[in-house]
Amino acid sequence: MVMVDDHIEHLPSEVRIVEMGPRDGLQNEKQPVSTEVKVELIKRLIETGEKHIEATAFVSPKWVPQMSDHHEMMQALKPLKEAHPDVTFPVLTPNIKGFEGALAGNAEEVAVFAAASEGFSQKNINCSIAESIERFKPVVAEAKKHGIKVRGYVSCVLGCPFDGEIAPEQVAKVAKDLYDLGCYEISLGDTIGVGTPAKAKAMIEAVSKVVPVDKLACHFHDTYGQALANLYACLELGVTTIDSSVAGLGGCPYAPGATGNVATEDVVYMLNGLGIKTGIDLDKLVDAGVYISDQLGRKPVSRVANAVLSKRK
Ligand SMILES: CC(C)(COP(=O)([O-])OP(=O)([O-])OC[C@H]1O[C@@H](n2cnc3c(N)ncnc32)[C@H](O)[C@@H]1OP(=O)([O-])[O-])[C@@H](O)C(=O)NCCC(=O)NCCSC(=O)C[C@@](C)(O)CC(=O)[O-]
Repeated sequence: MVMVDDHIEHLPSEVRIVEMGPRDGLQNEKQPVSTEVKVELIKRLIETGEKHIEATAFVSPKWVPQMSDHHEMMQALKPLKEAHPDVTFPVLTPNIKGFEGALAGNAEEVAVFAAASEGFSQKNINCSIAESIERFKPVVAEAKKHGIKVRGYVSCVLGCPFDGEIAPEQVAKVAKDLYDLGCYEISLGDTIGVGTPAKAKAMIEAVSKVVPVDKLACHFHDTYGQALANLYACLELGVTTIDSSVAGLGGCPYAPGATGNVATEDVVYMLNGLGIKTGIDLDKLVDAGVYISDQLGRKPVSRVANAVLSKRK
């Protein structure tokens, strides 16, 4: 059993984890992953104490085949929602068609996703940044009508595979556009995991001038092994929401070379060591990561998970 250590004064006392495994984690898997396996993963994640689990994406099945079972996923989540009313299952909705699917599936939270770079916006959602904001307007308006919360993502906040360096002010502009639109939280994605702590800090400083820092989330991929260091830098600035993926699953189909999100196990271990509460049981989380990794035929991409597993032996 890993204990939570003494809390360090200038850091938050609690962090909200938004689990990306079933969506960001699996969207790029080339081998088919059945709805049954995805739902079993979600059940196991709930058992760890996770409360926010992004479940699927209402995107084009031609663009992202792995998410094409979105309707089946929503059906399968209904009994889980009834059994665990305190757990939310956000889903991605890039346009009104996606929103209509999410609404039919009784989603209580959706997410729109923009980018800080024109190159990534075109490759990922086939439109410019400005066009994407226009597409999101009816999604947010409809969501409001139905009492559905909307989260906003900004991708490529620390670098773009197509456009290179991204100015913090450009990230701030897109984040503000999404916040002004009505997104309750803005998740800032280092989609290709190229950031370093000073860059992450400069980006959060710029964005928090236009969106309150308690409305920001960090969504860092771990391609260059910098995600924990970057997260620590952002915690020092007051960020209290972190997106992560069990077993370090994932990668974006439209971000060449990007690996998975920072592993939830690694984040929880670091936060435990800092005395920051997450409500997540690390041992059960390692087990959930082993479950999905076994299904995919590989080891978890989490240093912490592998350390815990070898200690158990
Ligand atoms: C956005 C679109 C749909 C635009 O795609 P498009 O081709 O420009 O859209 P369209 O309106 O011209 O429609 C073309 C076809 O797609 C269908 N369509 C249209 N909309 C939908 C929908 N919602 N659901 C299902 N089908 C849809 C539509 O019905 C039509 O079907 P057809 O007549 O050819 O049979 C497309 O580009 C797409 O699906 N892209 C996938 C984007 C994606 O899922 N990327 C990965 C997630 S984002 C991410 O991972 C980053 C993040 C969030 O994690 C943060 C980070 O790490 O940075």
